[in-house]
Amino acid sequence: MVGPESAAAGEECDLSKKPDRILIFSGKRKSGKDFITDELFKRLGDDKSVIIKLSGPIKTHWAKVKNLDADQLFGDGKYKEIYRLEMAKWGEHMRNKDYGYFCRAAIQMYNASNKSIWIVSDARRKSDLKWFREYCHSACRTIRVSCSDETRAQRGYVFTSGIDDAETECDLDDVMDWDLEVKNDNLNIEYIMKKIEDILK
Ligand SMILES: Nc1ncnc2c1ncn2[C@@H]1O[C@H](COP(=O)(O)OP(=O)(O)OP(=O)(O)O)[C@@H](O)[C@H]1O
Repeated sequence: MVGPESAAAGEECDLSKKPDRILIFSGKRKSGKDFITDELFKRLGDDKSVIIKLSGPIKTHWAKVKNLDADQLFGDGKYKEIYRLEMAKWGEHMRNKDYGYFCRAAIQMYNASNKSIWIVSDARRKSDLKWFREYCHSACRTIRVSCSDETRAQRGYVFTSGIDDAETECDLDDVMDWDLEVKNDNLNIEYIMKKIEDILK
């Protein structure tokens, strides 16, 4: 066993009221998923939208059990990199038992049930897409964020064996049917927002 055996599992997650849209973002480390989803959330507002981080329940639970700084685990600094491998392994272990585990736990954690637009900021596996599609296929739109290796390096990315060649980083590499693909190399955030707004309609 690589970590704490159980987490708040989302058993009490209310799935009765479905959202109008579920925007599911994925992309490699440092491609800018958080940057883009934060910007989108600012524009849509918290009346109708919510950011759902599938890694949220993992980080919260890990912080509690291992007495770590939760804010830094959620940040974009180096701190989370120290624990990324361990957290990813534990996440795999839990997902293998139940592929919807972190989807439900995150919906509950972010009180998403009463929001009409869900912004899922960090899908990593085909099973994440599968779970949301099984839940409400017609609402789902998938967005792949990418940028050059050079840009990622400028943002602090360093290839790490065991992470960047693992399933959590690579499982979605061969998916071709994204509803939208965005290149996030430069500061063309207005253009990116416009494209996302188009698929929200
Ligand atoms: N379009 C952009 N303009 C300016 N800075 C950006 C842009 N996109 C991303 N960044 C910056 O690059 C860094 C990495 O971005 P971000 O944390 O959003 O990546 P991520 O894909 O969520 O990474 P991880 O998978 O490691 O969480 C952050 O410091 C962010 O502010």
